[in-house]
Amino acid sequence: MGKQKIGLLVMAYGTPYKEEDIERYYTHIRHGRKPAEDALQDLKDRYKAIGGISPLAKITEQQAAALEADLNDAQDEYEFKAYIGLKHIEPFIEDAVSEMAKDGIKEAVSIVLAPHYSTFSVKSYNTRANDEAEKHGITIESVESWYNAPGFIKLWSDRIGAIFFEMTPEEREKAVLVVSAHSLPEKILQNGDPYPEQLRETAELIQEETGIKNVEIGWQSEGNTPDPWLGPDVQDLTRKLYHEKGYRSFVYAPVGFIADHLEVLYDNDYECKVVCDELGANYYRPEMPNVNPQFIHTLAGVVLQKVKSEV
Ligand SMILES: CC1=C(CCC(=O)O)c2cc3nc(cc4[nH]c(cc5[nH]c(cc1n2)c(C)c5CCC(=O)O)c(CCC(=O)O)c4C)C(CCC(=O)O)=C3C
Ligand SMILES: [Fe+2]
Repeated sequence: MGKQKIGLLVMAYGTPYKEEDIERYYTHIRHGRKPAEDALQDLKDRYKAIGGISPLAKITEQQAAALEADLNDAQDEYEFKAYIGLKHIEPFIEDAVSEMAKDGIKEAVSIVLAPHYSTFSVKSYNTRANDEAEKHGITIESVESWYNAPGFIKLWSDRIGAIFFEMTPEEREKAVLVVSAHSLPEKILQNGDPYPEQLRETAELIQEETGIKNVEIGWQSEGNTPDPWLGPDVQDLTRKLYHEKGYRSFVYAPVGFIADHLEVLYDNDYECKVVCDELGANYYRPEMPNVNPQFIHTLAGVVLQKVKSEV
């Protein structure tokens, strides 16, 4: 008997491929409303500051390919075929699902390349995937979150631990770990969204694994809208911790993301660094998971567990 063919839908936010894509990408994020000229210019400038365009597109492709390979190496019951489906640029989530249909796929498993569940992120990805899948008679089993997968916690803990280990005892005493994720509008809390709780749990698991004494939770990259967003913002938090708790070294762990991209390379490595420089504090940020083989293997384990729980 041949192996059972399973579609592996790998969903992610998406990023412009080249400078000319920035406007239509931003327009899509804004639900079809064109951004104002200054907001567009501001976004272009941020991409320019990280080297012209984001490395994210390539990393997402590498992650999806590595995940497919790891899954196919790990077992011989199923044959996985990866399809990338993006939220805000082609190949859109719907494109990926209709590609699967063309390839004759009937069963699929999906994972979002973001660790924490929220109605704004994972739920919206899954809804779009399932709406399209229904049209083609495809069933999708969806991984909803994987922030507590032991391999994920271990990867961050090892990298964070290595930074603290390198410090002198005097520096370590006044060092703090700032664990963060992308902020979301506060209104998510009204419907009991698990997102903030999942971030808190991620921070606790990392603290248990590393034994680091000073750990704080922050939010970053909040959008430019009038409604209130989850806080404290990591930059404000940095100032507050410096003044109120006397911390002098800041280790930022943006665990809500898994790749080098604008939010990390600009919002952490530039904006948080500016605050640290201004205060005369030390800035550190561990490497992102990207295509680290143990990280990919961790994701493969999560996917496989989902597939097996359904048979
Ligand atoms: C929860 C969340 C994640 C993590 C989960 C996930 O990965 O899904 C995430 C990731 C990302 N967000 C990204 C880029 C952007 N997000 C924006 C705007 C927004 N993000 C939001 C939420 C999230 N975003 C929200 C609520 C908005 C406001 C507009 C709206 O209500 O929808 C804007 C507009 C300009 C600005 O506001 O800065 C940009 C350019 C990139 C790609 C970076 C690159 O290209 O390197 C990535 C990985
Ligand atoms: Fe975003």
